[in-house]
Parts: sequence; structure tokens; C-alpha cells
Amino acid sequence: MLDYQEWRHVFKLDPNKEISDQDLEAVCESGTDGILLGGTDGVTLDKTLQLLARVRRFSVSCALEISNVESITPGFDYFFIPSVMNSSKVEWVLGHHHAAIKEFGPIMNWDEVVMEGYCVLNQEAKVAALTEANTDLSGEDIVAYARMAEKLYQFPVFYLEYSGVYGDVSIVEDVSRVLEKTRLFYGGGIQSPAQAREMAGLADTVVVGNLIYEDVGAALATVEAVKRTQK
Ligand SMILES: CC(C)=CCC/C(C)=C/CC/C(C)=C/CC/C(C)=C/CC/C(C)=C/CC/C(C)=C/CC/C(C)=C/COP(=O)(O)OP(=O)(O)O
Ligand SMILES: O=P(O)(O)OC[C@@H](O)CO
Ligand SMILES: [Mg+2]
Repeated sequence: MLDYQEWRHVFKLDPNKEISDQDLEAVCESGTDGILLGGTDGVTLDKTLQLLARVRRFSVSCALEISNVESITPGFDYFFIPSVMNSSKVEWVLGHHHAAIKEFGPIMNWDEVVMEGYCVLNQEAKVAALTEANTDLSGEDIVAYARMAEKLYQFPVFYLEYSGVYGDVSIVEDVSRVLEKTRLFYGGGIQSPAQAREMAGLADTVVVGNLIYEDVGAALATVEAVKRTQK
């Protein structure tokens, strides 16, 4: 299992979306560093377990990015826990987390837990609607969230989430410049090796999601593009 701190390229698989055995094999055997299972809506325990079992046929690292308490199950290498820092609702910042820790706290293996400070930046994304995120942010606002994630909360991961659209390169650049220890995850709208390369030059980890379901060949081509790029 590759430590998540070494991940450069990650595929995000949505338990609520269909993927053929052939495409799943190609994704898992692509040379990607990790598979993140996660989505905003329609994620159930049943769908999560089914996809986990299918991914576990391969040796790639596999993490659950928790979107609801009902879908938490053992069997993952890591549990990534989003906290949407620019949500206007406390439940998406720490409320659901409190409820989950009440339930799972006594039996948790804390070494498997990875906190992610999320900054959601595409107003049209489902995750923005769900969490009522304030996406009307300046570059300075976003950099301040990054600094908070690292210096105040000491989150191991800060996630610039543009889900569905390609992000603002100058903002990713500004955030990249201020983070020292916290790893920068970039996700959103990657459609080509050129875009993957551009973001890989700025972020520690590049996440490719929807493209898997739209054009698996193009998605696979992002792996080498990221791996060949130095941050
Ligand atoms: C027994 C056992 C296994 C114990 C495990 C113990 C453990 C690890 C417990 C966890 C404790 C804990 C603190 C849990 C957190 C609970 C929780 C529900 C927190 C809230 C998380 C949150 C803010 C969710 C909001 C949605 C979100 C950020 C989802 C992430 C995925 C995402 C953004 C996907 C992008 O959207 P997508 O679905 O792709 O959109 P499209 O469909 O349009 O593409
Ligand atoms: O689906 P896309 O737009 O590639 O975004 C990836 C990931 O950041 C979604 O949570
Ligand atoms: Mg998606």
C-alpha cells in the first residue's frame, strides 16, 4: 500500500455510478497511486461495499472519502474525512463529524484517518449545493482557508475542489505557494493530459473523477501525464 502522502495521481470512483469490470480493471491497473471512493449523492453502504470488493481484486491503495455515516465500513486503507471550510452550515464543517465520533470514536484506528480541509469552488457542483458553500471567494479568501487548514487546524490535506469544472490556475498557484506541510489536493474538470500536467505542477495530488465515466481512455492518459510532472 502506497502511503497517501506519496500519492501524485488519484482516481475518484463514485459508488453511485456504474463502471464495467473492464474499465475498473484498467483504472486500478493504470499505475495510479490510489483510488478514492466517494461522491456527493446516492452513496449507500451497499454500493460502497460492492465497489470496495471489486477494487480489492487489485493491489492499488484504496480509501473511503466519507460522505455520510451510513456508508462507513471497515476494509479501506484510509478514511478521508472532508470538512467543508467554506460551508455556511456548521454540520458540514464539524457537525456530522461530531455525531460520527460519538458512534465510532471508541473503536477507531486513528492512523487510518486523514482529515481534509475542503474549499468548494464550483457553485454549480452538487457538493456546493449540499453543503451550502460560499463559493464567492477572492484569491485572498481561499489562501486564508489554506493557511487556516495548515496552521490553525493542522489538517494533513487541503483540497481545492472544483468538481465538474477546471479550476483557476492562478489560485491553485497561490495556494501551492503558501502551504508548507499540508498536502494540496486538486480536483475538478480534468479532461486531458495537458490539464493534468498543469495542475500536477502546482498540487501534490491530482484527482480525476468524472472523466472516468465520460471517456475512460482520456482518464487513463492523465496518469502518465501526472507521474512525469514534477511539482
Ligand atoms: C468500523 C469502522 C470502519 C470505523 C471507521 C471509523 C471512522 C473512520 C469513522 C469516521 C468518523 C468521521 C469523523 C466521519 C465523518 C462523517 C461525515 C458524514 C462527515 C461529513 C463529510 C462531508 C463534509 C460531506 C459532504 C460531501 C462531500 C465533501 C463529499 C466528498 C466527495 C465529493 C466532493 C465528490 C464530488 O462530487 P461528485 O459526487 O463527484 O459530483 P458529481 O456526481 O456531480 O460528479
Ligand atoms: O469529477 P472531477 O470534476 O474530475 O473532480 C474530481 C474530484 O475533485 C471530485 O470530487
Ligand atoms: Mg463526480
